Amino acid sequence: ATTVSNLDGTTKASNKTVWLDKPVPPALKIGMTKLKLFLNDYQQRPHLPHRATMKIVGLTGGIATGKSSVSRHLAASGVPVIDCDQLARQVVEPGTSALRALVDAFGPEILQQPSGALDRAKLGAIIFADEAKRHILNRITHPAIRRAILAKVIDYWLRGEPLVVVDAPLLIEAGLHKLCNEVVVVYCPDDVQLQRLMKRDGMPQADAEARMRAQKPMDEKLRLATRVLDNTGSLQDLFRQADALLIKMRPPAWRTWAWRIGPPVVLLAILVPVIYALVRIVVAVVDARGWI
Ligand SMILES: CC(C)(COP(=O)(O)OP(=O)(O)OC[C@H]1O[C@@H](n2cnc3c(N)ncnc32)[C@H](O)[C@@H]1O)[C@@H](O)C(=O)NCCC(=O)NCCS
Ligand SMILES: Nc1ncnc2c1ncn2[C@@H]1O[C@H](COP(=O)(O)OP(=O)(O)OP(=O)(O)O)[C@@H](O)[C@H]1O
Repeated sequence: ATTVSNLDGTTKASNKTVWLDKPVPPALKIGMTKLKLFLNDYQQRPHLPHRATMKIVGLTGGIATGKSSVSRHLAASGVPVIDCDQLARQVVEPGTSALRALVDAFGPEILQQPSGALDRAKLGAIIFADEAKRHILNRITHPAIRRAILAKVIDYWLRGEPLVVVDAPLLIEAGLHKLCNEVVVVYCPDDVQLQRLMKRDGMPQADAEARMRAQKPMDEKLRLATRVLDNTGSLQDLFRQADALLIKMRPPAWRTWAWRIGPPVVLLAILVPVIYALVRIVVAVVDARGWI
């Protein structure tokens, strides 16, 4: 059982871990699942926007500005989250073509022995110290990560999710922001970011600064943001902003009802005249032939 935090601050136990890494349902069940979610979800998760099309929300920021803290909080509120750092790990697991390409580019010394798994610390030390090598790494891994993100987005869309959050540190650097309906940037000042990064990863200042320099400056990300979460203060303050944002992203009630009532009304508006015309034709034929 998991604990689900509601937006009003209460929590409730739930037996369903429904959002992350749920196995894909068989094709025949997909339609029924979509219909059920469409009819029931509004009552169960009123904080989520309801749309016939799914809203894609990109969540980004600088390294250690607080993206994962936000996405963990949103996931606990029932929001589906795609964690790109996790996908980035999956695409270079032993046996993948991306890992083979990395070994070709950087040599077998980036592998741990005897497991053959990627030595992340070793590769990190190489690519955060050298921009050209970082570009090589990005060229190898980013297409695979993009494909994995797309597969997840389609999966959530098939399940009838109204919204999905793509937590991606390099959302803007990789051009993924263009696919998003909203770009949410988690911001904090550079000095706060540096302190949090050094503390979290137990990293010397020079290494932490190199990692920060490896990403686009915060100013540039803020310019492309459609929403900003200011994480200068406490985590509680950050979570309050995230909750408020979720409510803001919910479309007005009239749109929800328009999507519910609209399709049956349109269907009826098409079917009634068609059935009426068919009946008139049948009656005319019966009359003409003198069958009755
Ligand atoms: C270089 C690697 C092996 C270092 O692994 P490590 O476990 O030390 O770090 P981790 O993957 O947890 O990343 C931590 C943070 O570093 C930053 N970061 C990671 N890769 C990059 C990169 N290529 N350029 C700039 N910043 C990066 C991100 O902010 C990320 O959240 C790893 O980060 C990697 O494979 N990066 C390439 C894939 C990628 O671009 N990932 C970002 C997700 S889209
Ligand atoms: N408001 C805050 N107050 C204190 N510590 C915080 C706050 N926000 C985040 N942190 C801490 O800062 C560190 C970085 O936060 P987090 O891991 O959420 O960042 P991130 O943006 O996901 O990082 P990355 O880019 O490496 O994935 C963590 O140790 C987290 O607990």
